[in-house]
Amino acid sequence: MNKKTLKDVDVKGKRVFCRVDFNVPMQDGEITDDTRIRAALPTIQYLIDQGAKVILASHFGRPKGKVVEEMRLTPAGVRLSELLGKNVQKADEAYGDSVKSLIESMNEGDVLLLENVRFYPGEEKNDSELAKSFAELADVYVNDAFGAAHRAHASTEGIAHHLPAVSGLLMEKELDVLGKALSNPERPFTAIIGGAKVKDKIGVIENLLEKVDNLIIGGGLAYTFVKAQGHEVGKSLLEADKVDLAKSFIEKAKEKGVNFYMPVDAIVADDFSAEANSKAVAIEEIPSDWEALDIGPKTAEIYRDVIQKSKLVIWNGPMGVFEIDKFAGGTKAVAEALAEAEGTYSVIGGGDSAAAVEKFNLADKMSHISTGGGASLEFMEGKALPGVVALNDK
Ligand SMILES: Nc1ncnc2c1ncn2[C@@H]1O[C@H](COP(=O)(O)OP(=O)(O)O)[C@@H](O)[C@H]1O
Ligand SMILES: O=C(OP(=O)(O)O)[C@H](O)COP(=O)(O)O
Repeated sequence: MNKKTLKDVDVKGKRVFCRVDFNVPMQDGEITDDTRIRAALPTIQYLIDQGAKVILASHFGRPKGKVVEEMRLTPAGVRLSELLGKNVQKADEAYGDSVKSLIESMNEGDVLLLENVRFYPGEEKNDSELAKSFAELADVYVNDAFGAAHRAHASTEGIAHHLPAVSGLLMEKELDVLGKALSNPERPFTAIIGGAKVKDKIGVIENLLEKVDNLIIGGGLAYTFVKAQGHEVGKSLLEADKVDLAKSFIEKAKEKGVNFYMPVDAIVADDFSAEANSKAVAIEEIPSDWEALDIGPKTAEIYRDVIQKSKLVIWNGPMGVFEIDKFAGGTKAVAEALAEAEGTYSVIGGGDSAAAVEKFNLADKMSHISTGGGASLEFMEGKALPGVVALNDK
């Protein structure tokens, strides 16, 4: 990597603003998967060992520039403290006088976690005043938030223009591993795209069609494509204004000779809940008042077969609502196929995909679990990540 890393700067006694991605899956105030927090530990521990004053910043969820009580970073701070085996102070704000006075009382090796940076409207707008306010808190900026590196926000991009700015150890590792896998991909090369962030991910597909041999679509994303094939999708997740785009991708795949796999059946439910009635139906037969919450068993078989014949697979986004057991079958089938595929290099990306693999106890069977979903996809598309571009060159 041609960017400076943590090892290129002296942080002893310095105030270090370290952007991490603690956007962890959470249910009823409980962290359900702490992969992203554990992934940040090497950088945090290194800073502690070097005698830095460690100021951690992260986003959590999408509070849209307002304080949302359930989106405070307090649970993440508690978990971090347990994992580090040391006290982590938690601020109620992310900049300003109250934060400055907390920092003034820090000793070398102390850790302070700032409040959710997305409580401020300037964060996602990459407001330069907010970036300066963050920068005022510190002497050095470290970006270890690979999962948010595709966002040009005040704490991921803006701040880097006001301080010496370097990558953290996780950021460095992610770029290294993903870069190596993609520089000369082994073939057949398969991408599996699912999840619920349809707007974010649909655009990625166009560029992936230039690179892969097989493209597999699942999760909430699939139903915009199902609709594009002329089928009704009932109450399933649908981005109506992306249907034409989806149609054009199906055409483009044909032109490029890319095998494009979409669900042939689905598990539909009469409610988005564990108590819902559910059944498997052919994809043309989704009832108008039901929603598809998982791929069906026939689809899972087809996907399993493609995976097992692939040499490189990147997987981003669950195949269904895996958090509820009766809609977890498709995601589990894909995870198992990857775990069983010998000689296949598997890269799992995204907070929820990583959580799914953990849930099925298959994490150690994957070649690389990336902490970034959207970020790893954009990187693989060949796009520059703003959070990386803004760092100082070597
Ligand atoms: N068919 C579906 N309908 C609604 N939500 C879905 C469906 N399939 C998957 N999901 C949801 O998608 C979420 C993960 O989406 P996303 O954030 O895009 O993935 P990742 O975090 O891995 O990048 C999960 O919480 C899952 O419940
Ligand atoms: O969870 C994240 O992305 P991911 O779901 O693509 O893995 C990152 O924390 C970025 O969050 P965002 O998509 O709200 O900017």
